Amino acid sequence: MRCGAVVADKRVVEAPAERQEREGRQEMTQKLLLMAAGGTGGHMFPAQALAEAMLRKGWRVKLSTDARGARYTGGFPHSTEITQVSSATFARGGVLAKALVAPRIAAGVATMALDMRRDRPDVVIGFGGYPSIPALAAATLLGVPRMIHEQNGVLGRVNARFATRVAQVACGVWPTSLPEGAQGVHVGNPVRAAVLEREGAPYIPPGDYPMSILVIGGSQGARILSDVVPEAIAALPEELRRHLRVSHQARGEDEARVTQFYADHGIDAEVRPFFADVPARISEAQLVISRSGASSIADIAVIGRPAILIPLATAAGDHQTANARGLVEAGGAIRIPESALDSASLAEQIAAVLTNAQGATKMAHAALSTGIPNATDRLVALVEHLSEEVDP
Ligand SMILES: CC(=O)N[C@H]1[C@@H](OP(=O)(O)OP(=O)(O)OC[C@H]2O[C@@H](n3ccc(=O)[nH]c3=O)[C@H](O)[C@@H]2O)O[C@H](CO)[C@@H](O)[C@@H]1O
Repeated sequence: MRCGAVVADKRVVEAPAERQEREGRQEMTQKLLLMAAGGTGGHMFPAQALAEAMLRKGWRVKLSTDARGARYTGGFPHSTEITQVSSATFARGGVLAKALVAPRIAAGVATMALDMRRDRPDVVIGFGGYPSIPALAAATLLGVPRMIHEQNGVLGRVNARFATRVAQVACGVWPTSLPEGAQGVHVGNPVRAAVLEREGAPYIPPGDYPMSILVIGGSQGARILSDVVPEAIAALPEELRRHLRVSHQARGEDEARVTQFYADHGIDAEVRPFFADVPARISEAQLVISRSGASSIADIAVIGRPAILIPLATAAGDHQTANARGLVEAGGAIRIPESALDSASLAEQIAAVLTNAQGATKMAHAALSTGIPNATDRLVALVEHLSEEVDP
């Protein structure tokens, strides 16, 4: 107690200048990670997982993003220092917007370069999206150790541009097609704590009892799944259908008609625009029907459930097909290209999984064998290693 009192007294009498010097010394010994990520959940969620882990390790963490990306920062730990940077893309907008792209990026690079001179980050990591351009470009100019994390099996536009200018490309899925000279390392895609809690949860094979089907279409939902899946389920033989309980994520505008369809066909279904408890629903499912966005694939694999995957045909570089490859080749999932998707053939595939308990169990195990529950730890190890290479 006495000791505590002395320390407390000392804090009270510490002069502002002394405190500033002490805090300055602390900041100098504390390593700094600068993360750069663009405006979608797909880029921001892995960045959030890394931020949480690096803060736990005692690092300072900064995130550079733009106004669109800032909408996804609500879940980041409070001690993440978030800055908005000027950037732009040639991929959108009219002539005037395109004319402003170069000056906007240049302004962002100049700001980041000044910040980096002041802050001296130990490592810069980009997660993709055009708001990550300024930080990666400034780090390249100043020779700051840098790497990228690519969530998909095909590099996004920004990551492709920087892949050979960074020490490492940490890949969410494997194989990822990389340009010659790029150093790829398979780390996996970080998953949420609620997913990790259900890692390898025992699979209850399909049988003559209530069974669950989960239908998910990425963070926004997918119209095609609302058009085809309810009809496919309605087309199943009655002895199978009567055991089913469906959780169906539908886009807001489709929610009412999908709910009505299931009700009209006497199918027990819960339809919502987003299931916050999706890890529990994956765990309870005998079958998951899903798009093959990077995080959905990672979640299904870490928990280990049979899946029917319908990759988004318009995804850049067909990356959703590449994302599905590992799970499909291992035997954990069936892939149906959008062009071949209709309710009759989907009904056949659903019935094939749900009437073969042994086959479904094999699929669940195969899916689990591709899961990477420690993806965040692997990413942390790469960041630490990169910082030690230049600062032994
Ligand atoms: C339409 C589009 O461009 N999608 C891209 C976007 O994915 P998008 O963010 O749409 O999809 P992902 O599959 O990567 O992530 C969705 C996440 O939301 C969860 N979930 C889903 C439904 C639900 O009701 N509740 C819930 O929690 C999933 O389990 C998963 O964890 O970025 C990904 C990573 O760059 C890409 O692979 C995708 O191609």
